[in-house]
Amino acid sequence: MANAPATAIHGAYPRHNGLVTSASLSQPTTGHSRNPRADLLGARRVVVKIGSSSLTRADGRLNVPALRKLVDVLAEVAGQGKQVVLVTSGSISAGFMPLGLDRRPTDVATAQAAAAVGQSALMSTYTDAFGAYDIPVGQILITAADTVRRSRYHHAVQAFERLLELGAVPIVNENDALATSELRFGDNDRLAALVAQLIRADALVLLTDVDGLYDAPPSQVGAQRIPLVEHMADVADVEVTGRGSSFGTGGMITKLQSAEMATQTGIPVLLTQAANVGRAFAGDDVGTWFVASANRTSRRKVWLEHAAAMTGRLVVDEGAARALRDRGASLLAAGIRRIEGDFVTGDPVEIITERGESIAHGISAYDAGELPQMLGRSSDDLRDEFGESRVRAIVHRDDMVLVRATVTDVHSVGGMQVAD
Ligand SMILES: Nc1ncnc2c1ncn2[C@@H]1O[C@H](COP(=O)(O)OP(=O)(O)O)[C@@H](O)[C@H]1O
Ligand SMILES: N[C@@H](CCC(=O)OP(=O)(O)O)C(=O)O
Repeated sequence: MANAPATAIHGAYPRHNGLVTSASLSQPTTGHSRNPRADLLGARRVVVKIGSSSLTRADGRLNVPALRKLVDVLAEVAGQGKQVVLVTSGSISAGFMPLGLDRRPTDVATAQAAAAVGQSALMSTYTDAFGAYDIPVGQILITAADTVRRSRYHHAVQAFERLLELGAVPIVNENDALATSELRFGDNDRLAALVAQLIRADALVLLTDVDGLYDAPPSQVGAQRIPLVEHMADVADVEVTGRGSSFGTGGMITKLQSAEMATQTGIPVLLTQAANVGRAFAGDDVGTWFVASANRTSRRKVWLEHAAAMTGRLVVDEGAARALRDRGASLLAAGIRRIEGDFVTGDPVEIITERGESIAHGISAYDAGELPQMLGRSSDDLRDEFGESRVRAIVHRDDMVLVRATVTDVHSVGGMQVAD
């Protein structure tokens, strides 16, 4: 497939906005008295994501030598006492040849079949490669649906924690054989950020086919690597594409989304070329280092903002929209015009205006079935008719995150991509 056209998120990248490119600075020291990459040396728990572009040969098949090279480095990193979680692509690449297909499938059903066959082949290759170092691996396949309810999210945390305690390397991919309809992650970049948050990683390493974020798509003459990003807003104007190699999904856009999700919760991100993984773990000046944000958002709020697929919608009037946005209020029944979807207490819901504008994501304190009789009514009215149990807010402020225009808000629907 041809590369997607460049998507300027907010226009062209200004070269003199305080950011430093590799050509103007050989050592990444802006605002720091030390090399921030040294944080990776001290990290105890690391999530490493390797993308399709680095694991796929020109003919579309799995690049086994590249996989083995990665494992050699990760085994050494694990041997130094770090806990490593690997998020890997490659299920379809590994699956189409064994099925007798001569090229990667493009239709959904055959891609599902290739993913089912390929995922086990992929795992067997990783099991062998890590096995040479006596390191056990455990497969964790995640679907977007697993991130909808907090209870499933916590269940996933438990699986990771136990695998790590037992000295295994958890190997994660999206459950491609089943996650081909409705909402799905699509790319593994945001999945990796979610996993990093889930297990409270100390760092996230995104491995791809270019050595970091460039100030323009690297195919453009003169594009320069940006070694250090202190605030995501600094790269709001960098021109990025939605797809780089013919096999990658998401391109730089989803990598920036991933970096934003992780840094918001205090996890620094290194984005570099797969070939540089050894140097990255040695603290060398490779790739782009995204500094963890000092103003941390709670994991719960980041989950709500980016990762949770919304189960329903609450359509609110203009007064309620202003109260949420300008006064930081909780959402009361009085401001809700109608509800859409079938959800239960604790499900994530989107709050939108009647014009369809997205205001916030939040956790509903009620089942969808309880709401119709409450809509548009004041708290006093609700108390008189139903008692105290129906006076609490529909979505409490602490369970809500406003939808912001972010550096990475393109191409996402409720934090997820909709399957083609
Ligand atoms: N500003 C940019 N800086 C760096 N890479 C970019 C930029 N814009 C687009 N890209 C492209 O993003 C691609 C990486 O994304 P992708 O192909 O999805 O990789 P992966 O399979 O590793 O996830 C690179 O090959 C590169 O061409
Ligand atoms: N889950 C898919 C990979 C999705 C994908 O291509 O993601 P990415 O590596 O971020 O470009 C697979 O195993 O083929």
